[in-house]
Amino acid sequence: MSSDITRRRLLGTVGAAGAGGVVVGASGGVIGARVTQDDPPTTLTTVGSTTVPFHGKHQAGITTPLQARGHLAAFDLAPGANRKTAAALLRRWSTAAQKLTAGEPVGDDTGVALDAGPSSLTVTFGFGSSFFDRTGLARQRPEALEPLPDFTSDALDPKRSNGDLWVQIGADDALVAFHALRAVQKAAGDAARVRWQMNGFNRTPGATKQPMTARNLMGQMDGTNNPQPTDEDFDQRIFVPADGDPAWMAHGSYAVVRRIRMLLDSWERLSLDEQEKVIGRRKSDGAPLSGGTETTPVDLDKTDAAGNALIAADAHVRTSAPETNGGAAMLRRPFSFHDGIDEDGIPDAGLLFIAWQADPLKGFVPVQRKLDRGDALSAFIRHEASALFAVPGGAAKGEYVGQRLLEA
Ligand SMILES: C=CC1=C(C)c2cc3[nH]c(cc4nc(cc5[nH]c(cc1n2)c(C)c5CCC(=O)O)C(CCC(=O)O)=C4C)c(C)c3C=C
Ligand SMILES: [Fe+2]
Repeated sequence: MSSDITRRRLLGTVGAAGAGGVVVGASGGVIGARVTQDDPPTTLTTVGSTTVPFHGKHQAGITTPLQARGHLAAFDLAPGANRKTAAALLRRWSTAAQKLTAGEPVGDDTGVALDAGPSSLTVTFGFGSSFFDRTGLARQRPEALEPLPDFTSDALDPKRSNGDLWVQIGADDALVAFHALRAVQKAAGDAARVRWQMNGFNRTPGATKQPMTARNLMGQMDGTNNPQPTDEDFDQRIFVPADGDPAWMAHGSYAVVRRIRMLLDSWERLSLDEQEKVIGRRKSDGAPLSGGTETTPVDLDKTDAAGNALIAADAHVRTSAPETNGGAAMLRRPFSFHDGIDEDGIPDAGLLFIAWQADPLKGFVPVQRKLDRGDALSAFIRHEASALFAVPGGAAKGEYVGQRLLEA
């Protein structure tokens, strides 16, 4: 990534189409895939031509700026599949992902994205706990992949939870994202079947003149106080170290995925003051209720003249803050979802919450335990699905994702 990328654009924000240099090839040039040499070339904007490299130390889709569209898919290996079939599958998926993210067609291409360019496509792969038993690799299963504990507020649907394998797709063009999802599904062949699939979205890049923190479907700016890659301890918090255990997870990360339904009818009945008190930040600009602007550090000790805390005891930013959780931190990189409207007229909408960390027992788990014990936001959300995946480091050129596990 080039150095002119801003902190805000890097994480949790979607910026103007001209936020060039974010990723390789964002020159506005012609990188469109074409059916034949005779077809006229497609001229792409920066949004369409931007590529995020597939190869690298870490997989793409973790610190990549939020994309406008996202698809999450969990796969279960077919009965009888083994390590060899899994290795072949990851090789096929990596080959497809490398081509797609470069804006090239894959074999048996559906043509859906022919004139859209790569559009910052990322395809990220992870392994669920059950993968290791199915492939005879139980001894290689990371300790950090222990199933998440039960939380009292969980209302989880097992059919939409967990899975042997996970694929996260993000792109700034809906057709590009769908095209990649279909290509991944087709490349699975007989080796694996979709267990669950979820679709999400964020604001479209270029919709605002300046990069802004994305809003969620409750209307709040969400992502402000994320760890930043420029933080001294960012890598330590988010990525498994080079000499981490197990060795195949070097430079990898763990993704906690939760489908969190927002109870929008109840939420929207609150006054603006009440909504802001639940979070501890102003809705309009994300500024903490302790004062300042969006980027001013939250002052959890600040009181009004009567001695009342400006950030309530159960405000979400207090209960989730590293300071009140022994330093526990995670990188939140969500997509919003909307899956229609229920019979009672209430939208089935919320957050595909994705949290990245070097160790979920030091990131998500302690924070969610705390939220479970008394977070003001809990009355307005419901955790409906959950999964945890080990996401290995990025593949070097000529390598496929997970090769260090599957060919150890
Ligand atoms: C277990 C972790 C968390 C869950 C689950 C979670 C759900 C959730 N959060 C919001 C909205 C906001 N969250 C904000 C901050 C914030 N949230 C978490 C963790 C979880 N959130 C953390 C660690 C933080 C940062 C705390 C801090 O250090 O200040 C905010 C404020 C803006 C921001 O910093 O991003 C909002 C808004 C929703 C809607 C939601 C479930 C649907
Ligand atoms: Fe939160």
